[in-house]
Amino acid sequence: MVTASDLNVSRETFEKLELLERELRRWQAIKNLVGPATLDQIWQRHIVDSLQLLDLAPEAKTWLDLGSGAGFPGLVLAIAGAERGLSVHLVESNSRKCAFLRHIARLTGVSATIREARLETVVPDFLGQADVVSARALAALDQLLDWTAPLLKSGTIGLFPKGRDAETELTEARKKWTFEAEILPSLTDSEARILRITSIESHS
Ligand SMILES: C[S@@+](CC[C@H](N)C(=O)[O-])C[C@H]1O[C@@H](n2cnc3c(N)ncnc32)[C@H](O)[C@@H]1O
Repeated sequence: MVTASDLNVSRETFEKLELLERELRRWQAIKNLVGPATLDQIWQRHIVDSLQLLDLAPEAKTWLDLGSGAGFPGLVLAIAGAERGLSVHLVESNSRKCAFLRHIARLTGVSATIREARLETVVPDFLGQADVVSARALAALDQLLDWTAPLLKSGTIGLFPKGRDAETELTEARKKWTFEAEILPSLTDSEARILRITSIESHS
């Protein structure tokens, strides 16, 4: 069983993450919010996997999470980052998932802004505003860069969790973009990687 000290979070934060887990199980039965195969490992596959991003941008104050789904990583970061004043903006086009995000934000009282919209319409609002942009399981890296390049060019850090295809996605994205990428290990999956992208320029 996972404990607050395993995760290095306060008791209060841990209780909010437990609430997220409980409500996700309850909603999943009727709303099918996450892949059913991941339900056995909600902590490992979703909560801890999301939480690890927080330490990769410890100075961030404003965080934009795209395609947040049932709140991974954005809602977990809003819960865990609340004590240090982190403000998280979650963008999700699916109304069922947005209803769940609003429900958890209300129950936990965390500072999360939920935008029910297509990310293409929201990203421009964050030019010069977001310290970090994240997206998990949303699209391949070259597509993520197409969407977020204006932010990354203006100093936002991109944090993109990736599976075992991270290197292939990097190679593909480098055909169009020049950028700096740190390839970081994932704490929850030895084959997964987290890409930390900065300093992007288009070739053309
Ligand atoms: C595979 S899910 C991943 C959800 C979550 N990030 C996770 O890792 O569990 C992708 C999510 O992105 C949302 N999405 C896809 N395209 C989008 C777009 N253009 N704008 C906003 N949300 C989008 C989908 O509705 C879906 O919830």
